[in-house]
Amino acid sequence: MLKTALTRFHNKWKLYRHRFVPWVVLNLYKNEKTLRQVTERSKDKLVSDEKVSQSLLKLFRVLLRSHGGNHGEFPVIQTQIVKQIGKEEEECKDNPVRGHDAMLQALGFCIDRKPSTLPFAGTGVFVTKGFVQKGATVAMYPGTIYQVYEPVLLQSIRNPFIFRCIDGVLIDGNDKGISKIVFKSCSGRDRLGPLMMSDTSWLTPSPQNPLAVGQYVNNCSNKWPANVCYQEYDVPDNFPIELHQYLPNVNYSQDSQRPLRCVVLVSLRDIAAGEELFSNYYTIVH
Ligand SMILES: C[S@@+](CC[C@H](N)C(=O)[O-])C[C@H]1O[C@@H](n2cnc3c(N)ncnc32)[C@H](O)[C@@H]1O
Repeated sequence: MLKTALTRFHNKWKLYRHRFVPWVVLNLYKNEKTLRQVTERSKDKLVSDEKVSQSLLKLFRVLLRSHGGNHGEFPVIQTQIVKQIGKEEEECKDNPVRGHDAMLQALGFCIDRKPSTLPFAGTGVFVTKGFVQKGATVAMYPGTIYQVYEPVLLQSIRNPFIFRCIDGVLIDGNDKGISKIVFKSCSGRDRLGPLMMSDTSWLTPSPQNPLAVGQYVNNCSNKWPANVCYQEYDVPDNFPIELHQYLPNVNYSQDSQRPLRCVVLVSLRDIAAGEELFSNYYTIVH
């Protein structure tokens, strides 16, 4: 009988994706009504990768302009960037924008971390200004990317920020302790001269890419249904090199042959200012 129960649990467990271990294990049966179900892996994407790219590029370009295309001691790249941005760069010098202003300007809304509306749920993420339209890229899940075969045991101990992608790739979005050290070390390792290939500022209270707070989005409940969902996004080869500095993800392994994995949170409906974002920590793939 025990064997049958274990087999049933194992079969059900195999269907779950996007798992935050160990919280999900303890809460597996509490929010059955809010489970997200998809019929095929490919159908898990709510919007196309192109649409996600467009949103990220729009925001990152505004951020780059607001930082004055400043890459310190790398004048060649700086010159190229200034050329590429051209006239817009000139306009921006008169009207510099930072972080949240950039988000409002590029995407039409702002998000930020605040104490959750749910009791005992710690910090949550809220829309603080503007309006989020259905299908928008609302946040990014930052962290170190571990392929299925890479060891994550030490980093995962008592770590509620380990996110599991549909294909088993793990993202460690913890901004403290060993996870923080690992991210910074991998990010420093991957820089191209003075040009950063990832953003470490999500580890601080004020990330320069304000979307990079998706690891603080709480799980929905029966009372508060999900208004955002996770979606994998592999950074395309043609993603402008000077904009990689705003990507809040880095590969654990230097010689990973796969494109950089990011995870974005996409809105399931229109979301107004003042609302907290809730995702579904469980996705069932049939
Ligand atoms: C990925 S973290 C989310 C950020 C977290 N709220 C914090 O302040 O660190 C996941 C953890 O958030 C908490 N959490 C998420 N959704 C919750 C909910 N609906 N009710 C209570 N706690 C929740 C649980 O402690 C869970 O382990």
